Amino acid sequence: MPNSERLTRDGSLQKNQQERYQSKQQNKPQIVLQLDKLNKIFNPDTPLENHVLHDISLQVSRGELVALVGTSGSGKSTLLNVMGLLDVASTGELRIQGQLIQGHMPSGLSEQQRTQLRSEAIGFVFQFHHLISAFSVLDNVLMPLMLRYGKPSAEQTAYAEYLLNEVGLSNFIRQSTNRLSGGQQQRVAIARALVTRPALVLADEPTGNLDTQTADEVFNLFERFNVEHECAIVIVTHDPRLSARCPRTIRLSDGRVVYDGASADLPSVFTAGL
Ligand SMILES: Nc1ncnc2c1ncn2[C@@H]1O[C@H](COP(=O)(O)OP(=O)(O)OP(=O)(O)O)[C@@H](O)[C@H]1O
Repeated sequence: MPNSERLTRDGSLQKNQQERYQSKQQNKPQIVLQLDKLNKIFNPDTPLENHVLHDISLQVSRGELVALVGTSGSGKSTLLNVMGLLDVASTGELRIQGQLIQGHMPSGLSEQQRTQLRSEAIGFVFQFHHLISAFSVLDNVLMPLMLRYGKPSAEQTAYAEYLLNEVGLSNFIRQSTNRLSGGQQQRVAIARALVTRPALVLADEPTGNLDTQTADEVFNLFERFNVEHECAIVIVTHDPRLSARCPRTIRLSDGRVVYDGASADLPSVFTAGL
């Protein structure tokens, strides 16, 4: 753990006040994600060719909370997968923290470099959380670190426990995940997404199979971590109540960005049938 961050006795994390102040003072929007004229064509040059994303250009800065909305089939998951380096765009440029991942460069990133960058910079939360029921709650959260470094350090374990405490699961740390409710499992998935301290968290319908109250509680966690960890979060959601709680909304229609701005200003014609 860096010197500036200390676990307090109650398990919460304190950042050096001066550093917090300085980072607020600098206050420069730090671009975490940048897409320039990005296109995705599935099965190109075949009878099954499907041009799904069209000239997508956008930026997401540190600390932003963004809803990605649009009707079914508009390309949200495809875009999220490209942003998260789970899929490759057909044309256009993609930068993560200023680093050109895809585009015009002498030699593109190798698969290994992409995997490393993905595990360092990006956390994922999916509707179906893909937890491993044979492992404890704590080991599920530690999984991204174990895959990267092998046996987690005491410091990494303490941070995972801190996150589980923050999502209200400190009493479940040693239990198997299959004894948890859907909402609790999604909380584990959120802690797992944050354990590598990613600059960017991508969530694909993370509340999609939760009841309204549980969805609100899970969304509260995204809001809190967005502020406290200053990570950028992009959430795909069909729930207009939740997208309204994100300061910014990007709306796709047939693979094109048709709105990118303040959620409060989203024309009502777009809020119907999210
Ligand atoms: N691997 C693939 N091969 C071919 N076409 C695909 C593939 N993945 C997605 N598509 C197509 O891309 C389009 C966009 O799909 P995508 O899943 O991104 O939409 P979505 O907005 O996330 O939809 P939903 O809200 O229903 O999840 C759809 O027409 C889909 O059939």
